[in-house]
Amino acid sequence: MLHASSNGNIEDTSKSHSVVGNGATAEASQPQRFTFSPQPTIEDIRRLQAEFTDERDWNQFHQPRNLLLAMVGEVGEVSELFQWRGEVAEGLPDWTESEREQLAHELSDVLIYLVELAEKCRVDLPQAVLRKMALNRMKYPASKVHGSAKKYTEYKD
Ligand SMILES: Nc1ccn([C@H]2C[C@H](O)[C@@H](COP(=O)(O)OP(=O)(O)OP(=O)(O)O)O2)c(=O)n1
Repeated sequence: MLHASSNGNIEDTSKSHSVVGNGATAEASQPQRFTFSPQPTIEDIRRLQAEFTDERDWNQFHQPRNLLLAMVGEVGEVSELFQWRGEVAEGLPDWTESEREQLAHELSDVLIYLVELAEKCRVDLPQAVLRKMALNRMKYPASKVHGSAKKYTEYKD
C-alpha cells in the first residue's frame, strides 16, 4: 500500500501485510475498500485535456480565471445532484444507474478543469498534493485528533 510520508514522498507500506495461502493479503478479510483504477494518471488527464483544447484552438479561452469559473460552475452541477435529497449514505445506495453516471460526468468535469487550472498556474499537482498531505498530517497528528473533527485552531496546545 502506498502512503504519503512526512517528507512528501510516497512509501510502500505493503511489506508489513502478512500474506495468506493463495497470495492474498490478510487485509482481504476486512470489508473491501473502494479503490480507483491506476490509469489515467493526473499527468495523463493533463495531456488529454491539452490535446482536446489544442485541437479546438480553445487555449485562447482557457486562462486561469476562466478555468476557475468553469470549475466552480461544474461544482455547482455536482451540488445540484445532491440538493434536496437529505443525507446520502456512502456508496449512494438509493441512486439509479443514470444518476450515478450523471455524477461521474460532473465530477469528471470538475477534475478536468482543476487539472488544467493547475497546469496553467504551473502547479505540479501530484507533487503539490503530497506536500499538502504532509502538512495536514503535521497539523492533525492522529494521536491528538483521533475521532474528533475539530479544526486545528480549536486545539489548546
Ligand atoms: N470551453 C470548453 C467547453 C467544454 N470543455 C470541456 C471540459 C468539461 O469536461 C466539459 C464541459 O462541457 P460543458 O460546458 O458543455 O458542460 P457540461 O458537459 O457539464 O454540460 P451541461 O452544462 O449541459 O451539463 O467539456 C472545455 O474544456 N472547454
